[in-house]
Amino acid sequence: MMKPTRTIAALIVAAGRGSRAGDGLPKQYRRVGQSPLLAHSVAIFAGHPAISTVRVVIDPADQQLYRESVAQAATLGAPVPGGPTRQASVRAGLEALAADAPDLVLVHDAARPFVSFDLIDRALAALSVPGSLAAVPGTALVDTIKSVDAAETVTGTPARLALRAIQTPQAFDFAALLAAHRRVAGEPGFAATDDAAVMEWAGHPVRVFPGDPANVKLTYPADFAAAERLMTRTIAMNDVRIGQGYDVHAFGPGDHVWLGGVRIAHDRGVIAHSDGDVVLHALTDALLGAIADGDIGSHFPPSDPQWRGASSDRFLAHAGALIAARGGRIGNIDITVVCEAPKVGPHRDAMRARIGAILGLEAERVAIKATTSEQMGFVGRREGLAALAVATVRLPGD
Ligand SMILES: Nc1ccn([C@@H]2O[C@H](COP(=O)(O)OP(=O)(O)OP(=O)(O)O)[C@@H](O)[C@H]2O)c(=O)n1
Ligand SMILES: C[C@](O)(CO)[C@H](O)COP(=O)(O)O
Repeated sequence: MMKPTRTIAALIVAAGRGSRAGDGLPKQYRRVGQSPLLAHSVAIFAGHPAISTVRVVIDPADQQLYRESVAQAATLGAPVPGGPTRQASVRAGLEALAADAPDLVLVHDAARPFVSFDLIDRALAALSVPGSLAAVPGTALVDTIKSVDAAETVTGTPARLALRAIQTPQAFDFAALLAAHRRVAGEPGFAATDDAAVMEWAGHPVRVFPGDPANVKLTYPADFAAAERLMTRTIAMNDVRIGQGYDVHAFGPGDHVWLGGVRIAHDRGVIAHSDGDVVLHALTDALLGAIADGDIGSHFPPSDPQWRGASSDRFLAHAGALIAARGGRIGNIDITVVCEAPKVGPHRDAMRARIGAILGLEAERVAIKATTSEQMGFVGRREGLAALAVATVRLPGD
């Protein structure tokens, strides 16, 4: 996994109408597998530890659909109103990011739900080559390509070896891409089908790195049927894993604690490197345990200053994205909070909803229980609090 030395934003464009995808909802809001199309990409980018900001560009008419489709809607920045073309939508997204400009930006089509951590890492690695301002994923072509005229008569056969099919996410130096988009917007008749073309127009070299044949763009109705089959293979999973996690923090000075992503007023705080949310920490470990992928400390080392005071949402979203990246699904979550105070009951439903929102999971799959320690031990002496979590995860079978 790449370490972020520069700030990285992801811009997901989802303002199209999906006219080629046939009747029904705009394609990014149609369900594919267990979630709307857009939710798949948002979960992957939001869970990638190198990415600090995820912004989504939508059609203003789709606000309600967006809120219903994207579990993380409340934690991401407000969706950006898009434009009449993909190019205009990307430009609008870049302008929205400019207020707090990242160093790098990854531009991705919502219509490509099979994007992976590996592909994102490859994009960032390609862009980290000194002097590189643009890097795009490309795959070699297997079919012979012909150019044709209006009557569908062949006019030429370009040499296939030198051609690549270009995908997203496309990675750019943010300032260079924004400047190129601003300049090209004044060029009448220029219509780019991707952002690399805008950089090419501005005279910047664009590097191609290996794309992923699985990272298809859903464009026509048949693409949805094929994607559904792939996701259904994922859902018909028979490899059930169980993970468990435990976390404890000592009370310290303060006036609140974070539990299950909810801020709860209390006469003590907790001593912690991050926000000290024992519920989200125990749950993150349970999810990582279920896929045998280390623990929270190996993914987010306490020695790394970037996680000081970090919201534990990030850790949990990352564990969720790792499961999604393996084609897995969380079955259910069962958490026990052990403390004499604060009282957990009044916050139970808010915690279940918050965890569900971070993981893109129905709240009914999340159980929160609480117990005291009957005044025994460190919890009983009110020196700290603890949480235990169990989670089931289904992975694709052979
Ligand atoms: N005005 C537009 C047009 C497209 N897109 C986004 O750009 C991506 C790639 O575009 P495409 O697959 O062509 O989507 P649509 O424009 O929705 O499809 P169609 O051309 O069939 O209408 C999609 O995620 C789409 O939502 C956008 O944000 N704004
Ligand atoms: C950006 C893109 O996905 C790269 O292959 C593609 O150009 C989008 O084209 P569309 O016509 O907007 O689908």
